[in-house]
Amino acid sequence: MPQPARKIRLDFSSLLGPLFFTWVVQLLFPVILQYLVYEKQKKLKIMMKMHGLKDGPYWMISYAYFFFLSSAYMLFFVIFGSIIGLKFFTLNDYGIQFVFYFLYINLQIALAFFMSTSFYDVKTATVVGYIYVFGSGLLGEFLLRYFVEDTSFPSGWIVVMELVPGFSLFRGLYEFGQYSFTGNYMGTSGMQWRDLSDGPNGMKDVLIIITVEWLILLPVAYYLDQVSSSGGRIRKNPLFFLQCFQKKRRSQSFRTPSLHPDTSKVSVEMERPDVAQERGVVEQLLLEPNNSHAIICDNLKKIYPGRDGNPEKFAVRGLSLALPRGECFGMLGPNGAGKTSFINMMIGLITPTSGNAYVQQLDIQSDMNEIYTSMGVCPQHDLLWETLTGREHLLFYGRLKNLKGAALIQAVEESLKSVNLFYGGVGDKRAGQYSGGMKRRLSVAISLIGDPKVVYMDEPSTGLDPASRKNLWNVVKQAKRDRAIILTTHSMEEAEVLCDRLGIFVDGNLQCIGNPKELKARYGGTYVLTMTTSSDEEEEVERLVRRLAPSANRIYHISGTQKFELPKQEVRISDVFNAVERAKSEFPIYAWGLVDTTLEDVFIKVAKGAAGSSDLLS
Ligand SMILES: Nc1ncnc2c1ncn2[C@@H]1O[C@H](COP(=O)(O)OP(=O)(O)OP(=O)(O)O)[C@@H](O)[C@H]1O
Repeated sequence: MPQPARKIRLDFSSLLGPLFFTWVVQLLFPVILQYLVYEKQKKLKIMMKMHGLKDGPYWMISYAYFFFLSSAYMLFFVIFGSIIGLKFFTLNDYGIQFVFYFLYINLQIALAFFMSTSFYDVKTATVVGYIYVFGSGLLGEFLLRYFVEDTSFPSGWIVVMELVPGFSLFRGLYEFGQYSFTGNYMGTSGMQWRDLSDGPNGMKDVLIIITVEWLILLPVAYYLDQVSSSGGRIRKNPLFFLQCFQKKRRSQSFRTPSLHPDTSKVSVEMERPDVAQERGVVEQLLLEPNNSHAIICDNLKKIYPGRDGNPEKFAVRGLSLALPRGECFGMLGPNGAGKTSFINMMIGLITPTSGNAYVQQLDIQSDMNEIYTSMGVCPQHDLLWETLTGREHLLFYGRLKNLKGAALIQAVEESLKSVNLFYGGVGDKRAGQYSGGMKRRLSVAISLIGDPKVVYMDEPSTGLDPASRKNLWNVVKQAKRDRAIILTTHSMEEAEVLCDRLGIFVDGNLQCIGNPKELKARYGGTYVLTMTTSSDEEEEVERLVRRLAPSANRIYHISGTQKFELPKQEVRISDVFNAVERAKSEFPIYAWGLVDTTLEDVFIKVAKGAAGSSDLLS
């Protein structure tokens, strides 16, 4: 009997859905991966950590953010598909769709965290992320689908394939597509809860696999993140989780003198009295701790292992230093002296090879998380988000330091004003648009926000114009009143203006320590007389100088210009002036000058002396 004509109902979403939707759902994966690796590559993660953000909250905040983003994306995906009437969405039970997408986005976030532990470069991570998205979709369509539809293929192998998250997503979407296609064709509904027990329906297996994988992958990713050193911070012991069960022990004194025998191969050198005295202060403070000192370094050493046939490098050779509150300590030293290595140990970026340090009586090797809550860092290279404004940076770091509400707003405004980023709306521009100097000033402001008790500044004024540098000095001078600051610099002027005490480092050794005046008196002890005459009068000038100071030392002479060091105990400034005035009537003097020893002279003297016969400063 002839049948009445029937309209063929073909729903393309059900046919093409699995491949197309696998790509659409996974598109957020490379975005999340890129975000995570970006924070690691730019060292923003460690910067946040150094300002008090612990690993747990960092993971929770990041996870919650990605979950919110993914949920909004998936909600839009399902609602939009339903509104335009795609049977793929409208015929299948919304409850199953909700559970499936909910579980999958969680697995996807966990997978991104997991994969981010093995990348340190954003570009590589992004490329791998997109290859994974498109590859898993295509392989799902042309391989997994083929096996699923081949009834002779062992189902156990299909489950194994579905362990790849992209395949489990494909399989789930494939099942939705099958049910909606049949439902549409037959005029019935798509997948319902009761259908999960259907033999060929792989959705139940997929839901179990996704749940189990999510619950395993997330803690594994956290573990790998803790034990890997990528991101530039110290890697934890593989058994770090066992430490939670160990009771923290705090003794009355930090240590007894014999607990840390010096076993390194560094040869014993005669220590200068000032350095030996500082070591004595440290010994005393370790035995009888008190609150007066914010930082105590106890024979801190850093040796980098030899690589590519190069010998090991002694970057810091047993530094003992005690820093009271309210002091700004300046570290001077030629390039490669070990200043940054010392700061990196103090801020938890690298582990000391031996020795230890205590910040606010907390151990840098075991209590770094607590130390971070009262520490500020201005690193050698600016660690900023290109897309955040200066104000947003300060708001963020201020919140990390527990500032809230009006106090936070006020601190941020004051901070922006203090580093000259307030007026003209500069603070509301993105950091990516800042000049080098503006970035540097923002880094200094970040290091000081939230009243940290200990601040490390690694060459804070690098790249600043003279006016900005003076302004920055005022900021640091204000800041040092109630906190300890360690500052490295190559500017002697800066060191002299800002630092209460200075230490000159050469080749990992502290060569001298004291306030700038003391150092000049101790290592200078001379006036420098410069005089320019004609070349014929050079001997005459030398005779004049020898009459003034018999043990004067000629340090420089070229075509009539000569420079002499005159020991302070042998001359009086007035005698020099009188002698030069008399000499002017005997032979022409084109120019002359008498200056006290500068810090620069001290620096060069100490560094040259320490370098000895090596060619460090030749
Ligand atoms: N990761 C590393 N591996 C091996 N050697 C290193 C490493 N980092 C630094 N060094 C070496 O340790 C020494 C001290 O370096 P460091 O960066 O601490 O010096 P610095 O005083 O801060 O120098 P600058 O003034 O140029 O910043 C240098 O000889 C350097 O080459």
